[in-house]
Amino acid sequence: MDVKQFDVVTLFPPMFEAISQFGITRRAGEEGRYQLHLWNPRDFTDDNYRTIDDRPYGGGPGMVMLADPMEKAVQAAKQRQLANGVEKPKVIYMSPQGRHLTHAVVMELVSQSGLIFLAGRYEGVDERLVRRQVDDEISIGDYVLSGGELAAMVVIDAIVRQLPGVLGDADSAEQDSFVNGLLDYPHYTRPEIYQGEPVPEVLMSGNHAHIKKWRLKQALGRTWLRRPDLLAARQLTKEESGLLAAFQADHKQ
Ligand SMILES: NC(=O)c1ccc(NCc2cccc(O)c2)nc1
Repeated sequence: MDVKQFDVVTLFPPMFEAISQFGITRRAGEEGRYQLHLWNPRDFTDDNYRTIDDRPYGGGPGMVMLADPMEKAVQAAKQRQLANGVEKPKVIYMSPQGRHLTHAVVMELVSQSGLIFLAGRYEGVDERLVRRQVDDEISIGDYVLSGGELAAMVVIDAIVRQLPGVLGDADSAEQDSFVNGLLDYPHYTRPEIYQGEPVPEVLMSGNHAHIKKWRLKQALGRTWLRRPDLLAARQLTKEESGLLAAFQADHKQ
């Protein structure tokens, strides 16, 4: 199994403890499924003040990140990836101007052996750095964050979960929403009656065929109610069409 190589250019390396120190992404890192290396552009400055940003040409609010320290950090990341066997490291810039992150985009990135993420702060980075170094620009949604770090962590987390064997029970990756193009079904655990509300009977029946059917019906129904756009994009089997019709009939009453 090859080791995924992730590098991030960021002014705040400690933020990435959110994925390297907790849960599934921590364990996957400890098991050597991926390596995460952080590069701070401040370490690539050559002035005493370690300057990494400046005012925008053309005026306007905020600051822009200087191209040179970022480029040197990207070069260092590329060197590390090449030294770790990555043929062609792909540079991804996290920004609201990028293409939307979807499950399909995640799966595209899963197939890459090495990714270098640029996490911008302020108003972003000098466009010449983007043109010279960026292969792909990705957005996690139509909103502005204080920096690209959280966006980069979202992408890395989504990729790591899809690495074979990372999720203990392989099925749970399969049943994740969006893998089968539908939203997830509702989940229940102890107690059997919570605040007077019971768990749906079918889930207590032990009849695995019925349970599977009920879960598919719920997934179809939820997708119909909450994300009709996903449903429109998905071919339904005869069985699925029947289950959805039954859900819709129940919903009407
Ligand atoms: N939706 C996103 O993926 C996203 C990504 C980054 C970000 N902030 C840093 C930044 C970076 C570049 C330009 C810029 O305007 C702001 N905010 C939201």
